[in-house]
Amino acid sequence: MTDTDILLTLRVDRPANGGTAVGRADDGRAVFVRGAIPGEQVTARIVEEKPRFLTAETVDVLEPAPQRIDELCAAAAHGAGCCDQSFITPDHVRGLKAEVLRDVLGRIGGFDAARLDRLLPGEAVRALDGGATGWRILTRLAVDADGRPGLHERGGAGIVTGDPCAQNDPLMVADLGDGYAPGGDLAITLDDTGTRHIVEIGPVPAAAAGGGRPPRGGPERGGSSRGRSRDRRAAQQRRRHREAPRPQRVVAGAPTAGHRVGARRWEIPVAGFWQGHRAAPDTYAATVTDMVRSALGDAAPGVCWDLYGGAGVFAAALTDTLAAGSVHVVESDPGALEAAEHTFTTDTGIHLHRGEVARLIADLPAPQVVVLDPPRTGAGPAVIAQLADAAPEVIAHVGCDVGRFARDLGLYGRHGYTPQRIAGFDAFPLTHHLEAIAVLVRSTSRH
Ligand SMILES: C[S@@+](CC[C@H](N)C(=O)[O-])C[C@H]1O[C@@H](n2cnc3c(N)ncnc32)[C@H](O)[C@@H]1O
Repeated sequence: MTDTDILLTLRVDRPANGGTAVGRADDGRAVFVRGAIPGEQVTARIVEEKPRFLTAETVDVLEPAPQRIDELCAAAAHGAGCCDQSFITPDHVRGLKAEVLRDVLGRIGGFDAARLDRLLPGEAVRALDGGATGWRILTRLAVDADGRPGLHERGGAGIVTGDPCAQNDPLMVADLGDGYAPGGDLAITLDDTGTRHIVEIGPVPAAAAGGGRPPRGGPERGGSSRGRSRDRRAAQQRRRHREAPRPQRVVAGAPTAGHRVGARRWEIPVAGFWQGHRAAPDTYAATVTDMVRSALGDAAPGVCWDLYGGAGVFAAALTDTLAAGSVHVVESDPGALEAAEHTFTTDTGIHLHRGEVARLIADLPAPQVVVLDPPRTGAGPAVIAQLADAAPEVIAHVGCDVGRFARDLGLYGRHGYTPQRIAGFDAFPLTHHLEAIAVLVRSTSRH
């Protein structure tokens, strides 16, 4: 970051991936402006300057858009990095996400406009049940130097305390108090009965921390070899930080929380992975099974894979809704698999495999259907090449980073897989994030 005092006055005219609005500088370079709504004229401070583009932060709104509102999130209004779109009406944010999804699928995925009209019929990004606020039932708070829980500051290393984030179900964060271990985290979940569970996770041991909290955010784009080696060091530090063993203490409730999807129930570690939006697991499970059914016809699928399967939500849906012959779940997190083992004790058709997807799938029986729900980094070229070698008839791909999702869809195309349908979900209201699901079928043509 260069962080300058230089101000620009410009009109922004379209949304970009990452929650910014794009305008043009006098020299023709694109300017990605945070805190602005397409259509507005703003004064913005340049934060970063690159040969081909600039990033900037709105400091004054000269002509506000009709969709500009008082911030819905008090924490974001005080500098927290949680709700970067809380100054825009939630319906309009959803419309902007739909534009971004189409744009990114076109630019990165390589799909033309006519194709996108067919793949994304109707509303490209749909709302989940519930409103734009209070939808989150699972969160992670950071603990500041005075032992108070709060949210990471937007673009900085500080922690914003005292103001609630509007995403949270208020029950989750009421009366948390203080006195927690500085530098640690609080994992908080509401279970399916509305009971709150809180687990304190101690700070990262000094040896793994490498001097405090890890650098936030991803690597910079492009840059010098010095910049790249700094990015590599930062990435290594983030990995060490993430993987370091940390002490846990139950503050309220239990170390696991019950979550229900359809007729199944899981006991998930409070500090483990579960979808943040209370309506997300049911919505995604129903979408994936609908998509697979429409691609396969009414025949029950034979062998299925549920990759990056967590506790096996999709394995359960494939079994219960589509009567799949067998499902192989691959997941690296032992806590998620322990939860899966309990839920699937009597399911002889569901097989659990602990480890890395890239390492394990070569030894699984050939699949007819693959469902995969990778982390934000997406599946990437190596795993997609392995999947194509396994030659399933149908692939259902779930992605929470729209850029990586589009890249992965483009990669499938090179291996002879064609998307039949894509659905976007506004699973993170008040933010620029969205979830997308695509179903692809094997074909010989390329897009
Ligand atoms: C986005 S979550 C999806 C979980 C699950 N499908 C669900 O909806 O609950 C991604 C999961 O992938 C797991 N994971 C991440 N990298 C992995 C890898 N290389 N191999 C296997 N599992 C991985 C994580 O532990 C996490 O549970």
